[in-house]
Amino acid sequence: MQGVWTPDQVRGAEQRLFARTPEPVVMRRAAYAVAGQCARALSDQTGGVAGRRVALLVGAGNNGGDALWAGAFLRRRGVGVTAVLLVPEKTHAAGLEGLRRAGGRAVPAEGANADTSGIGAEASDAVERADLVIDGIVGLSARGPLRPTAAELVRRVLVPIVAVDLPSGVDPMTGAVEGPAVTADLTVTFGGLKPCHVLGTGAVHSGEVTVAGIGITEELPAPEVSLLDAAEVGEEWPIPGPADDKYSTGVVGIAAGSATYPGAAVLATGAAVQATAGMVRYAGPAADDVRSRWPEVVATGSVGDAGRVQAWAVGPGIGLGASGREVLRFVLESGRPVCADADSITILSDDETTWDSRDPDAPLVLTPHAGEFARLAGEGPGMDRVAAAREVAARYDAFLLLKGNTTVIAAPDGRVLVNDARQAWPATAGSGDVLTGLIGALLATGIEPLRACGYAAHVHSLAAELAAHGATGDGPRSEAGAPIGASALLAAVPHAIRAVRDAALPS
Ligand SMILES: NC(=O)C1=CN([C@@H]2O[C@H](COP(=O)(O)OP(=O)(O)OC[C@H]3O[C@@H](n4cnc5c(N)ncnc54)[C@H](O)[C@@H]3O)[C@@H](O)[C@H]2O)[C@@H](O)CC1
Ligand SMILES: [K+]
Repeated sequence: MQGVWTPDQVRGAEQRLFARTPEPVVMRRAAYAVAGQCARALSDQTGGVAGRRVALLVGAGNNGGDALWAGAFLRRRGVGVTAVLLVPEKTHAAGLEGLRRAGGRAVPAEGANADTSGIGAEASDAVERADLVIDGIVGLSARGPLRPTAAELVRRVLVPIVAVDLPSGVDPMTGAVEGPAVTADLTVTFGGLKPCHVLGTGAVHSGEVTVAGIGITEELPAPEVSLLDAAEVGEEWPIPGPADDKYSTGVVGIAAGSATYPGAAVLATGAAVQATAGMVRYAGPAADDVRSRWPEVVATGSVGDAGRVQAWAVGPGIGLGASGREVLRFVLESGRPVCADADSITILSDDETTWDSRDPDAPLVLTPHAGEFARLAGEGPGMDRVAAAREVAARYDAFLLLKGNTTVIAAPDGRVLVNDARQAWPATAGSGDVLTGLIGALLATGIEPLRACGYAAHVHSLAAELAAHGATGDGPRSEAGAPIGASALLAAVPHAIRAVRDAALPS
């Protein structure tokens, strides 16, 4: 897992670092790392470094200072560097001096011979003739979208952009993008990842992210959030050992589906069948459909007849009527870990008394999408999805998995895991039913609920990606991909598990 640190945590770490290393030294380390990545990008893209042109977009703070020093380093490697100053009177003085000493030039963004957008001719020329642009507009102190002049300059860039620390216009804490923002090909950040690099649209705007240590990493406290990675999921994914049997690898009960919605039962049960070697019991009105699709499942008509299980997954397609409510109460009273999804979240939202059935010692996982979250919490998750998930997890003493392009999973004790899918292939009907089955199966193995949710979310998004790109069948693989249904996602689950397990093999 990779740590993710808030801007405040990073600022605190910087202050501790400055106590032993002067700030200008730290800034030049940061800039040197940026220059190195830019040289690599120039070389990849144009076949060389010397003689190429780089434009720096320079804002009012230290982020602009980093860009100016990076420009100075590139200038020494024979690159033609022009800094476009967005707020000339507030430009980082030492950085500007460093660039000029190295032979770089600086022009105001709103200079002479301005066009109708107010952009000066020299600034316009610098951006349009560059082979690469460095975004030093704003960094950790960013608030809100790009201002109009910066937005207009960014709009004119047709070459790769390397963002210093984070893509400007993206909220550092939440990854929200509420107006014009830089879309970087590469982001060079310092010390460790920040929320904007892994959350929602911010992750997309960040492009490839590389972390330069520059001495800050050692000063960082425990991360506020952790990002799942394939190798860890693969290492921890439960597989049967020599002493295992069908009971010891976990028995999961699936309470899903109805006569009207048998598909939810088939999808959730199928996910559980494929997730682990453990046994799967199904209880509900879709028992015949489940049996005919998954003969290995022990299916009964009601939760009361299901027999012993180590965890329950409940909700998809059970309906909001009396029978659905009874099923949910039975499962919550069972004393087993429960993953409650879909209709069960709606029931819990509209009927306070359902909570009374809950065994307070058994872990509860809730897996809402934004609409279900709003029902449960009284308002939508808003821009700060980490804070929203954390608050509701604590309020209900539950593990809360907030669905979305970036899945955020919060434990009641405040720990947060993020799965950055970076693509929207799982956004299809029935996909949530598959996730519920995966979580239930992992809970039944005894894996801690926060991790069970994280591992399930990771395999789920990877399965969608593999299916969308045709990476699971005999046909040709596609770079671009095509939309998939939940059945294709479900069929790709074993491929995704194999892929994460392979990622965990020693290289
Ligand atoms: N503190 C340090 O010494 C270090 C900081 N580093 C760099 O310094 C950056 C942080 O620098 P600062 O705290 O000076 O601030 P920034 O450079 O992030 O922002 C400067 C100023 O821009 C303005 N601003 C905010 N949002 C804006 C927007 N949307 N459009 C235009 N202007 C906006 C604000 O007045 C803000 O104070 C980091 O992101 C990193 O790049 C690195 O050099 C490493 C060491
Ligand atoms: K930036």
